[in-house]
Amino acid sequence: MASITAKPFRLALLQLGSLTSSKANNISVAKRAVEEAASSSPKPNLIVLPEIWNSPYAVNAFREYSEKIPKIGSKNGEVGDEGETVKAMRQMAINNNVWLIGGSIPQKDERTDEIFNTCTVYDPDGTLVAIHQKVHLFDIDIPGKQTFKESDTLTGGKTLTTFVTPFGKIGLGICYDIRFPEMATIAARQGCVAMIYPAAFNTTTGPMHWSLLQRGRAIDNQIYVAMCSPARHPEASYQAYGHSMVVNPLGDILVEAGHQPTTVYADIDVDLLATTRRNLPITIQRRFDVYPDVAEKFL
Ligand SMILES: NC(=O)CCC(=O)C(=O)O
Repeated sequence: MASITAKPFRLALLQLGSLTSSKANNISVAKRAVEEAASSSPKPNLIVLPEIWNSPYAVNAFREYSEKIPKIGSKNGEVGDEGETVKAMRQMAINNNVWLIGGSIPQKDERTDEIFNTCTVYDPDGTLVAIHQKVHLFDIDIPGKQTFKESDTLTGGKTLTTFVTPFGKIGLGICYDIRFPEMATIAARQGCVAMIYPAAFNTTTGPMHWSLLQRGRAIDNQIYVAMCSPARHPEASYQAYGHSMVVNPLGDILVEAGHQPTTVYADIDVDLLATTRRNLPITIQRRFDVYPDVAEKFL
C-alpha cells in the first residue's frame, strides 16, 4: 500500500441547476457557480462539477454536444482548437485560482470518431492535469422504471485515473464507475486520499444505492469518497437524483445536498485517514497470500 501524503483541504461540490439544452447557458451557470463557491469563506481548494453538465444527459445528444479535448499537460493559450467548454473550464480555474474537477462532458475523438463521457481536471494555472474517460458505461434496463444505454453512442475508457495536487493524490471515476469496487481499491492502494465521482444517478437507483455505494467504497478503502450530481430538473428526460455527498473514511456522511441546486462543502481531515487505519488496521491485514493484490499491476 503506498503511503498517503496529504494536507487538509476544502472540497466544494456544485450541484448545478438551471441546466438547459443551451450549451452557452450551461457554461454560464457553471461559471457563476464556480465564482460563488470560490468566493465563499473559507475558500475551497478543489471544486467539482457534475456529470454531463454542458449537454442534456441523453444518448442522442452526446455526439452533437461533444468537443475535442487536448492532451494532458496542455496549458492555457497553448491550444487553439480545444472545445468551448474546455476553454471555459480553464478560465474558471485560473480566474478563481482553484483546482477544478470539470465534471464530465461528451468528448469527441476526431481520430476514431468515438464519443466518450470524459472528466477533465485543471490546476489553478489552467493546465489540464488529468483526463478520465468513463470506464463502465451505464447500460441498464429496470422495466417501467429506468432504462438507459450509454453504449448506444458512447465508448468506454480503458484507463484508471489519479492526479496529484499539493493537498494529496486524488482518484477519479464517473458515476456508474462507483459500482465497480476495484477502481477505488486500486486508487487507495496507490495512495489516494479520496475518490471523486462526477455523477448523475436517477430517482430509481439513487434511493437504492447512492449513499450505500459511497459509504461502502469509503469503508472498504479507508478513504474519502465524494459524488457530485446535477440538481433535479422536472423537464429533463432523465431525472437526476441530486444528493451530492461527501463521506469520510469511517463511512460517515459529512454533507448531503437535497435535490435542489446548491453547493455543498466539506473539510477533508487527512489525520482521520491515519487514525482510521490505525484503529481498524485492515490495510496491513490483507491476505495477499490467499488472494492477489488487485492494485499490484498498477503500482
Ligand atoms: N450516469 C450514470 O452512470 C448513472 C448510474 C446510476 O444511476 C447507477 O445506478 O449506477
